[in-house]
Amino acid sequence: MDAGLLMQEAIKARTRAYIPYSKFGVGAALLDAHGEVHHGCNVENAAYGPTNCAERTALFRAIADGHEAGSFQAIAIVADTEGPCSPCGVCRQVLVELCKPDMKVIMGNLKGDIQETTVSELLPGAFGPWDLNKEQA
Ligand SMILES: O=c1ccn([C@H]2C[C@H](O)[C@@H](CO)O2)c(=O)[nH]1
Repeated sequence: MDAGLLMQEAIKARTRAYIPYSKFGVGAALLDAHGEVHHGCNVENAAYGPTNCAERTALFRAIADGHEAGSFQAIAIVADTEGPCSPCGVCRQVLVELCKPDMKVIMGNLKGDIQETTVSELLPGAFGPWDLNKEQA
């Protein structure tokens, strides 16, 4: 599946965003190793802090459905932003945890701007699983 098609899936996912507070909808589409797409949207909360971003919704759904960390091919992210929508710091950390460093991250907006990057480019020098339990690594 190419970047444009995965972005279309992210646009679909965005329509399901639960955004009573920010009114800012974000969609994500995660492509697994078998070519299946896992959709995510942001889900907000009256206490604000428990809000889950679209990217993490898609990643956590896929993990909960039995897909292995590091097995994903790409993720597309979209919002109604001026330029391509860039993942927040928390989502970057979760991407580092659950995706390969060279996994493709496709950022877009509703105007059709698209920019491609990778997990490691989004969070260089990250703290990751490799920093823990050194003797077990
Ligand atoms: O990459 C991002 C950035 C923000 N949000 C959500 C969190 C919140 O619901 C709203 C405004 O920050 O957008 C995402 O889902 N993904």
